[in-house]
Amino acid sequence: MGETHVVTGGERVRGYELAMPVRFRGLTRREGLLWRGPAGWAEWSPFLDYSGAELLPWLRAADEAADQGWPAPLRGAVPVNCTVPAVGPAQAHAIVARAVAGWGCGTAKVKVAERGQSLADDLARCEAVRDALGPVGRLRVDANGGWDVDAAETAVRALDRFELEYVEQPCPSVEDLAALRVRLARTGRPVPVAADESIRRVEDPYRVAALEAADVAVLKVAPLGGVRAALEVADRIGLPVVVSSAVETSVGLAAGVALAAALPELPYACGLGTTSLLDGDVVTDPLVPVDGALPVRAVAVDEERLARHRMDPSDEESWLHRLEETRALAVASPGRAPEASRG
Ligand SMILES: O=C(O)CCC(=O)C1=CC=C[C@@H](O)[C@@H]1C(=O)O
Ligand SMILES: [Mg+2]
Repeated sequence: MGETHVVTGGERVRGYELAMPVRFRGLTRREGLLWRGPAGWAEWSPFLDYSGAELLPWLRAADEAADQGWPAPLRGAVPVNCTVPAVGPAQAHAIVARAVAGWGCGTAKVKVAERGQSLADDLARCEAVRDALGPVGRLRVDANGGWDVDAAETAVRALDRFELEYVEQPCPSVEDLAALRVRLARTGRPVPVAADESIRRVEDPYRVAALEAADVAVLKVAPLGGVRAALEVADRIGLPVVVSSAVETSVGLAAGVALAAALPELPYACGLGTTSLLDGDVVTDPLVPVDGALPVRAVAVDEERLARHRMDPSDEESWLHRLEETRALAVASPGRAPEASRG
C-alpha cells in the first residue's frame, strides 16, 4: 500500500473501495479512482456496467474537477434529501428517523418498484417513511423505470396517499413518461414526474422537454460530463433541476454540490446526502449534511483514510487499465458527442 501510479500527465492515481452497508442499485460496494490536479481533487468512479464511450463523460467530469475547478457558487449551502433503499419498513423508518434527528432532514427519497418486490412492499416502506418524516416532510419516490404506464398509474395513485412530492423515472421510455403525465393530469392532484435515466444522453434532455415528458430534471454531474456540461443542460432543458449523486465519496459529491450551488434556481432538495450509503469516506472533512443542507466547499483527500480504504492492488490494476483505455478513446475521438449513460 502507499505506492502511487502515474497514468498520464503526471497524475498520481489511486483507487478506493468502500462497502455499502445496505444494498443499493444492486451494489454492496463502491469503488473508483482519485487524483489531484491543479484545481483540486477528482473522482472517476463509473459504475461497472458502463463501458467504452459511455465512460467518456465521467472522464471529462473528473478532468474538469482536477484541471479547471467549477464556476462560482451562487449559494453557500445546498438542501439535500435522505435516500432510502428498497428495505423493509422498520429499516426505512430507522434510516429516516436518524436523518431527521441527526441532520434535520426534511425530504426523503424512497426507492420503489424494486425487482422481486410488490406494490404492497412500496406502500409499507412509504408509510413508514411518512411516519418518520412527519406530515410536513417531503416524500419522493424513485422507480428507476421499473413500471409500465399502467402499473405506474396504479402505483402512483396508491402511493400518493402519503403525499408524493414527485415520482422519479416511473417508466423506462420518454414516451411512457409523457403518457403517464397525461394520465396523472386527469387526477385531482397530479403528481409531478421527474426524469433521471431518460436525460443521461446529451440529446435526451431536450427530447424530454419536447415531448413534455417531465416536470423535473434530475441531473448527475459525472454521466453528463461535468459541472459546466450539466449547467448547459439545465439551462436548455427549461425544467426545475434536482442534482443527484452517483453515490460517490465526498470528492465526487463536491462536484454535485458545485453544480447545485451554481444553478440560478434550486427549488428542490438535492440527492446529494449519500455519504451515509457508504461505510466511510476518503476526505478529511466529509460532506455530511447539517441543518438539512450540505455546505458548499472544497474537499481534500485524507491520506490516512484513503490508505484505510485503498483498493485491492489487482482491482486497482484493472481500474487503471480502464482509465488508460478511456483516455486513449478520448484522444482518438476528441470531438465525439457524449454518449448515453445509464443510472
Ligand atoms: O437521488 C438520491 O437521493 C441519491 C442518488 C440515487 O438515488 C442514485 C444514484 C446513483 C444511481 C441511481 O440508481 C440512483 C438514482 O436512480 O437516482
Ligand atoms: Mg433516479
